[in-house]
Amino acid sequence: MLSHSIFFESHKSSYHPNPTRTTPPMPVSHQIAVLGGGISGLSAAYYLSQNVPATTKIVLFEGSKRVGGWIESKRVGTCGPEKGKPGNEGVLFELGPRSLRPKGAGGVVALDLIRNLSLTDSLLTVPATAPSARNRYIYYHDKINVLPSSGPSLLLSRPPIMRGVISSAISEAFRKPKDYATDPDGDESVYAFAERRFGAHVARNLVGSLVHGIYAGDARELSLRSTLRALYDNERVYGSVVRGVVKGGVEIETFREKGVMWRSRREDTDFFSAMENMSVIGFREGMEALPRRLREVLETIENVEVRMEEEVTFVKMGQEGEDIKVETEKGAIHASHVISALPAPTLHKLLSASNQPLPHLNHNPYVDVAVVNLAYDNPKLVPYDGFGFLTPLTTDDHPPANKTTPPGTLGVVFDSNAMPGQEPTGQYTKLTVMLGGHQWDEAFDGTPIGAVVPDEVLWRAMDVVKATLGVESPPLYALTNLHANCIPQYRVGHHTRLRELHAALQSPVYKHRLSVVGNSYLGVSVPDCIKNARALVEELVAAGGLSEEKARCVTGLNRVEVEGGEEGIGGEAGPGELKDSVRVKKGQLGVVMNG
Ligand SMILES: C=Cc1c2[nH]c(c1C)Cc1[nH]c(c(CCC(=O)O)c1C)Cc1[nH]c(c(C)c1CCC(=O)O)Cc1[nH]c(c(C)c1C=C)C2
Repeated sequence: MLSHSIFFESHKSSYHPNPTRTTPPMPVSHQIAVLGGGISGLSAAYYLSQNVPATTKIVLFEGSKRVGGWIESKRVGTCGPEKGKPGNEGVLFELGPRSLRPKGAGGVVALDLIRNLSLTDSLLTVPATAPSARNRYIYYHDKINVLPSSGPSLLLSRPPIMRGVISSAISEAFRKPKDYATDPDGDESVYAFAERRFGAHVARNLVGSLVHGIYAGDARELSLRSTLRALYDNERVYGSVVRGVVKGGVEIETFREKGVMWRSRREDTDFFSAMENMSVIGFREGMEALPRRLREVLETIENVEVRMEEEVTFVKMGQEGEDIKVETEKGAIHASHVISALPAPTLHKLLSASNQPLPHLNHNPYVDVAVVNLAYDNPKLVPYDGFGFLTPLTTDDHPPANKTTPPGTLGVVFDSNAMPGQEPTGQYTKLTVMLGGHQWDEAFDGTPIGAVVPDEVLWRAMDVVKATLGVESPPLYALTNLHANCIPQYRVGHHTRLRELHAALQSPVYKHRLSVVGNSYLGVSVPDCIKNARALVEELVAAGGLSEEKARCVTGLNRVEVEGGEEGIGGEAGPGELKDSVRVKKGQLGVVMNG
């Protein structure tokens, strides 16, 4: 039986609100508007609620009935005869992001938030040593190719996709680096970089696949500097990616982030140490547990108002020193500061409507992705223990890597392997087929997303699992979702455009009154979104950005002032810049932070 019917169990809160926040209402001195109830907007509102006085009111506007944006988790069907009862909850499907990487500053900030929201009990963890974390697959030459997970496995087994890769890596270590002195921005496409350093095979098949898994995008279109930053940094600092990796790589954390990480770890050393050994983490009730809990918590806080189903229709900046008018179809408020966590093109529309446009908000395209979740009642349907497979990039100048995959196949996630524990009885194989992205037209013969028939997408997904995994049996449950404009594609030159946007946000019209956050700017992952929301709020508070005495203009993009360029790596802050925004080289801070 194929089922599109959905059983949904809402999460029961065990969060106990901070009693100091539920005391009698305070007179309102300022009003801050947060636009958008995705993970960035919710996090920004949450960090504001923890950092501003109770006399500052925080109003979050969300246009839809639910929060979380495209983080969405749904249970379908029932796992047993007693629907909805413990042990009978049904199969959990993730429609968007399905896990978090607990690494780096973003990972630590996300974990810290999870702790503060009392969500640790519902965490699921996958150790870095688990086969599902170590085994990465690429579908190449019509076969699953297992990528080597260690030096010895590289020597012992060489799948077709790895042929020639060792010699490419050796040559890369001796290849002359690009002259960043004559090209200070130094950006190029991910593909151009990979081809220049490692050759076309690596660029198309390894790097092209990786870009499918993160951006559902085309490596030829995406900015190296803004997407795969570590590669860019290694060439710049060490002259080679391989030499950089051997030497431990360039750390990308800023002083501020180092400090945040250190303080969080100090709060609960055991928890953070345990999490450092994890490859990914998720939630028993799915990723949506996080935005749902954020909303629950925000709704208990006296000076926070979460306005659901209230889409912002107009934002009008006043004269210098005046409040901003935020209009919805239900009314208007005046705010002393607005944090936009909306997609950049949506903010562009709002500001253009009031004739106050900002540059570049509309520059990057967003891809559409079809996500098909499938559950089979055979728990051992797929003979692989890994997180799933990705497909290489197809280019016109080369025959496709695969002949049998339906066009537009980006990859398949083996969910029941990658994140076990979401069904108490665990008798299912869960797969998610991802189609479209930058190959939408190939996948659906040029039919725009609004006109594509979900049932046809489901048949296409079933063709994919048949062709690649030999799965012919029909799924017990299936859920098809067509996500329009879901992942922004940071085009080459993104960083330079962000600098210009940052400068424009400091012009008199916007200065101190509008900041931006969200996946349109400084990273698309969930931890990046949380980290950037926290940094924005902390910088606003530290700079007095929310009071009359403002020391520094905080736009949400301040990181671009010091990132990159010679000054960005191990350098000093420029005049007027916060010292703790400077990026550091690995090792430099060890004494300060470990002491
Ligand atoms: C639903 C489609 C998505 C695709 N990419 C993303 C989504 C939500 C966003 C995304 N995916 C990953 C990252 C990097 C996270 C990080 O390193 O911090 C981002 C921002 C990685 C990733 N991709 C897939 C999984 C299961 C993961 C996380 C686990 C891991 O890295 O080991 C699967 C996957 N995502 C997409 C495709 C086409 C795909 C295919 C198998 C697009």
